[in-house]
Amino acid sequence: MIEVDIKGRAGQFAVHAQFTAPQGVTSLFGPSGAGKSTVTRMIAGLLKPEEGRIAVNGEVLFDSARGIDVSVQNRRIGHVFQDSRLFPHLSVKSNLTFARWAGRRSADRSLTEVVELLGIGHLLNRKPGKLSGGERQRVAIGRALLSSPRLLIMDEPLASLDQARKADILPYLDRLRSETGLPILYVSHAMEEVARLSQTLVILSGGKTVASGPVSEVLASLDPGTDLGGEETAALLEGVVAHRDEQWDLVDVALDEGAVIQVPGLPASLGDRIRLRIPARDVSISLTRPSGISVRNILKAKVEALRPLDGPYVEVVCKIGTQTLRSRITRASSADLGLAPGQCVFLLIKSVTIDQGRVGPAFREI
Ligand SMILES: Nc1ncnc2c1ncn2[C@@H]1O[C@H](COP(=O)(O)OP(=O)(O)OP(=O)(O)O)[C@@H](O)[C@H]1O
Repeated sequence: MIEVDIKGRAGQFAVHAQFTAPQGVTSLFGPSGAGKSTVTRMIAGLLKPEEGRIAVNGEVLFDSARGIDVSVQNRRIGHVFQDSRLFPHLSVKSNLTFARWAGRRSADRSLTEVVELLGIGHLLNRKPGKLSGGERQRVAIGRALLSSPRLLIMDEPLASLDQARKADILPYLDRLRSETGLPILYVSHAMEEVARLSQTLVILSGGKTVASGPVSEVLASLDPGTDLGGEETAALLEGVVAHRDEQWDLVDVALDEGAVIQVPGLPASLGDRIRLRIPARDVSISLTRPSGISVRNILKAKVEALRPLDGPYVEVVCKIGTQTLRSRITRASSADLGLAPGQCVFLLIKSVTIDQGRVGPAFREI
């Protein structure tokens, strides 16, 4: 559990961050200059807040009212940066073990466990210069884990990697989350990563927390365009793999309300809980159930709200049972259909838009 309620400054820039996050990955998301690094520096003890409180798993790291300000070393926070910051003259193995003796603590996890978790056994004798960007990041994560952190801060850890390297490393981050139980604060610009990995989402804008809570709830409640700094809005749906059609390579994902979404080419097994990210622009609306069209995913839903966007668009927020989907259509279409809150509609999602890049394992509550 991470508890943060701090006010402070970096130069003239004022920060007021306020959020509570349970186990798992908490993403700090916001446009460039929103204050993400400033907040993480305050949590790590590199920059002192003017007032407030920071606690991790009940251990108070900073409390201005009680005069508590734990030193950087004693905060036990592992940091993974965009550039791996490995020692170039040391082997991978020495980079990994250096953290342990530098911290002078017996590690919570053995070198063998960490090497296995991150799949870096074959790299131990190499120098960082002989690794790919993704491999370097996995070693940097291993080094942070071996310092026995109580919290891992990952500051844009995938930002310098190309799409293929990102895809390689994401499964390791899934394992890190599910197998270590370590709270992780994940800073990212990339909504796809955030939606896939996190349990809790904190949106920062102008140094302030504008939204925080379970990731699907925050995504569902966001004001498009403003909170996300122009990032395309999307909804997260969670469901269970209920059927595999080997002939057409399609997987049925059952949502809890009996609705089913078909996903092509998904390497998931029956019973897996997965998360689908569906951008608002990929969802269109019909007043009646259409037939004779190629779109396979047609879901019955109820309009909850209409939110005007900049320009000719409107976002239609819809409910499928308890889950939320968002559709971005033109205001002209909305007027033609006479859309209004409470109305029953059919949402059309093109199967091909739900690709593997948008699918992540659903977070299991611990
Ligand atoms: N030491 C400092 N002195 C003065 N201003 C600072 C300092 N550090 C950060 N700032 C300012 O604070 C604001 C927030 O910066 P910060 O690096 O926290 O944003 P960010 O959300 O992490 O951005 P990015 O995604 O681009 O890394 C910026 O306007 C920045 O110029």
